Amino acid sequence: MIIHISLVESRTEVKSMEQERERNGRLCCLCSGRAALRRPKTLQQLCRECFFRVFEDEIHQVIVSNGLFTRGERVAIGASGGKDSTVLAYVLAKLNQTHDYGLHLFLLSVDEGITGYRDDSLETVHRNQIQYGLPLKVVSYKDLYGWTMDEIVATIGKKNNCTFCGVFRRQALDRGAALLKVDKLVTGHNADDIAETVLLNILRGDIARLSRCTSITTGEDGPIPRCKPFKYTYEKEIVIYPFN
Ligand SMILES: Nc1ncnc2c1ncn2[C@@H]1O[C@H](COP(=O)(O)OP(=O)(O)OP(=O)(O)O)[C@@H](O)[C@H]1O
Repeated sequence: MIIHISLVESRTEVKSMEQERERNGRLCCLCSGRAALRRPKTLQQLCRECFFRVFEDEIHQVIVSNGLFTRGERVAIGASGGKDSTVLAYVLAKLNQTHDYGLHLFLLSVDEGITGYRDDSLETVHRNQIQYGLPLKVVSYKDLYGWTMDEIVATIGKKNNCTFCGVFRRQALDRGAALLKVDKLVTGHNADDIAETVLLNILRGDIARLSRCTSITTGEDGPIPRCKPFKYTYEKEIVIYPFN
């Protein structure tokens, strides 16, 4: 399995998993083969094959039990080139084949125009396009709004530009999804991201957002519903998955 991820820290985490693997010669609790890791979510000792299987099966169950997709739908995967959306693209393409969901999958990337950041991760997305055989659409702030994020920062300064960027990206994903004529957009938000958002909304006292932020599908009343198939997936497991 080849999954390119641009995050260096993932390797450090994987190294410590490998050291742990060497320390214990335990058996996989599912097949009694040699355990390769302790699963962060359940603390079970598992071999590689069983870890892959339970990781993918859980995501499949989430998709089926929440009725995330309907056969024949066009689905865009928000692909930032980061670890979550890269693993999501790989797993979704695999599940679409093995479980015959009948989905038409696309990669959709937003180029914010941040030199030294998004240009690097877009290279990862271009590689994923080839490896996973998924069509890629890149929409840029420059084309959509006439400004790159670098130009915006040069004009307004460094204060508050994360807010601008977040709003623009959200809109850019909607515009890209409309260009691709997709029925749904999926993002790589994971369980840790959602926990973070819950805490943030509690601290801000934002009750309206708090009640919305844990939904697996949002925007059903808008033009393009958004889903989070990794809602129950731990970030640590997303990091481990491509390296095993
Ligand atoms: N530039 C982008 N283009 C397309 N989708 C994006 C972009 N930035 C974020 N997303 C989507 O939103 C999700 C959450 O955004 P976040 O800012 O946490 O991403 P990230 O940390 O850059 O990368 P990742 O979540 O893929 O590891 C991503 O998983 C991805 O699906």
